[in-house]
Amino acid sequence: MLNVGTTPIRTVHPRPSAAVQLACFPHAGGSADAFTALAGALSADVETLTVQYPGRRERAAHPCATDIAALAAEAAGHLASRLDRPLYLLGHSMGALVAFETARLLERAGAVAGVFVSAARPPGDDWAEPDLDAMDDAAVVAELRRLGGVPEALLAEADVVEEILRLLRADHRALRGYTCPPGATLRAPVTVLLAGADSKNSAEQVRGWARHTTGGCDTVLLSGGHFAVLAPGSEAGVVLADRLRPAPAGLVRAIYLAGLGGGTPRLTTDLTALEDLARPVLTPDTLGYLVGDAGAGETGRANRAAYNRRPLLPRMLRGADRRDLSVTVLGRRLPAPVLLAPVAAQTLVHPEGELASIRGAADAGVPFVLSTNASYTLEEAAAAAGPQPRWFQLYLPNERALAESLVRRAERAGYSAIVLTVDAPTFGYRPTDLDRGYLPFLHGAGIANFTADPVFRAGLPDDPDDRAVLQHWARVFANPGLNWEDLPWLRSVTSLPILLKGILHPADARLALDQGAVDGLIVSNHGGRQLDGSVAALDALPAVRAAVGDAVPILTDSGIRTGSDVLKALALGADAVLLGRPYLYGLALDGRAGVAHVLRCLLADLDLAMALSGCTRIADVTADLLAPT
Ligand SMILES: Cc1cc2nc3c(=O)[nH]c(=O)nc-3n(C[C@H](O)[C@H](O)[C@H](O)COP(=O)(O)O)c2cc1C
Repeated sequence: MLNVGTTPIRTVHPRPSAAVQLACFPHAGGSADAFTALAGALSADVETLTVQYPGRRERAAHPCATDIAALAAEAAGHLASRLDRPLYLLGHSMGALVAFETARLLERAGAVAGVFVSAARPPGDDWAEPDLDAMDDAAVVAELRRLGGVPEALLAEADVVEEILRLLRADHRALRGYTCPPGATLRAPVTVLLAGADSKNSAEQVRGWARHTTGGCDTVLLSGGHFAVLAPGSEAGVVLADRLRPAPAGLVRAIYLAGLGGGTPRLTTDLTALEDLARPVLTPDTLGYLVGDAGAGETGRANRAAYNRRPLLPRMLRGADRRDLSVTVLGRRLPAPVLLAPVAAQTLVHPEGELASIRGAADAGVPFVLSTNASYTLEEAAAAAGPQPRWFQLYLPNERALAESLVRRAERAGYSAIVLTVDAPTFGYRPTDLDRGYLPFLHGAGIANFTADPVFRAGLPDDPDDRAVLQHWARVFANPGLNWEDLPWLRSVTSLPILLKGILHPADARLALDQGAVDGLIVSNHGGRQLDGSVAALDALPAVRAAVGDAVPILTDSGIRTGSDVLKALALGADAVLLGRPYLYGLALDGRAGVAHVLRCLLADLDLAMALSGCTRIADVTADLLAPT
């Protein structure tokens, strides 16, 4: 540790070039060491600072503070010089009040990136804390045991207990004497971390934090008790690692800095150039399958043309120095409005196939949608996944028992939504594949979810050879009769949200909603691979949005290649987008790192596009960001 002395701020792992900083404020009776486990769970992009209140450890010679305001003033005085990089504050229990007051002071000088409050009621509410000075030592120790924050071995040592009680009583006096100034509010967003088994705080009791910020407030539920955030291996580490992800545009700064030493990115940052780079590393069959559009390629070209036809009309002078790209879709917060589209048979492109894509997506903090026709099973894919949500794309087989089995497996493996693809009841007319007589699935690629499925296997003859397996797959896979009556059935077998992928017509969007079976729509033409001559997905989007209003989230894909494209899709009514081929090119060229690179570039481009058009939040991206056409 550095800086040990009279200053309150400790640097757990000095990382002066880290993109973000997190300052942690301990609970009553606690010390800066409380956050050691949590700091270890954060990435090299985060510099963790801990606050040592006076009166303890190496600051034992300093009298304990008598009020929260004094603790906050001291911390703010030392943190104010650190506002040049994004600074987040995290306070646990009483530390939440200190963090809150510190953030209020810091916001007089600059911006605090965000505040995390753990196991703590809102500042204006009654904390119902007992008067520890009126309780005898045994009663206070019993309370400590009940909350579980101090290891039993320490509670057996009389001098340790004496010290803990001294600090706890002093801190409690400060806590009980705290009064929240009327109307005290932060500009920074507040994230409430609440453990389900915290005997001191309930969801109801922490709800009021929302009144204390104008920057947005959300609650993340953790397992464990009052001290869950501090426990080794805590889920809080995952939550924070996700939330403290450096701003995507930091990639640009990192590239230029590396350039000073002669370094350049391994892959181009121009996502429109990736296809040409990937061509030489793919077999002709794979190249045809991956790149090929249906028919004469009109829809494929229309997808790009639709984006090109809609110029942005950016706003200036809006102070968009800090951007929040996060969105909430189906009740889950996503770090950015981007997901990986389901793409079949990815081992054709790279031996690690979907597993590399999923890991690359996790590296970039992007959720993925796994294809029914993946090369690895949905269970294997789930095991490779990070904390981001994962969705399962379903091609509804023509046997309902098999369909139900796939859905149940997806539920068990932690997929949080079913994406029913409706624009491919049969394969489109794809000359690139037809001319080579090549359909990957008939070569055994992309059928792992079937061959691992008990219902599918039950339909095979004894000792099946490859041919028998493929014949059975071909029998159950094609479902040209897919229709609206399948939807209530699907609804009846799963409680997971269902999104329809491939909706273009507003009447279909309305029908989907009228059925009451659908939780979201994906406006897509399969990247121009199904019905050639059909409308560009972007052109279909506004009417679909108009048809359903805000009733359900709408996502879109097909032709998205740049950050500006994402802005345009959002401006026309999408809540989020899916990226298709570009990440496959990244996968082909550099495996997991290639996928992460593609996503990081897209997010950096989006982040900068927001900065350059005056948007600080995704909600700022509205239709008036587009030039009238
Ligand atoms: C090679 C390839 C395979 C695909 N496989 C699937 C699939 O299994 N399921 C599905 O719903 N969509 C599939 N898609 C469509 C994508 O999910 C997505 O809609 C499309 O790629 C988006 O367009 P873009 O490639 O222009 O970004 C596939 C697309 C490609 C290029």
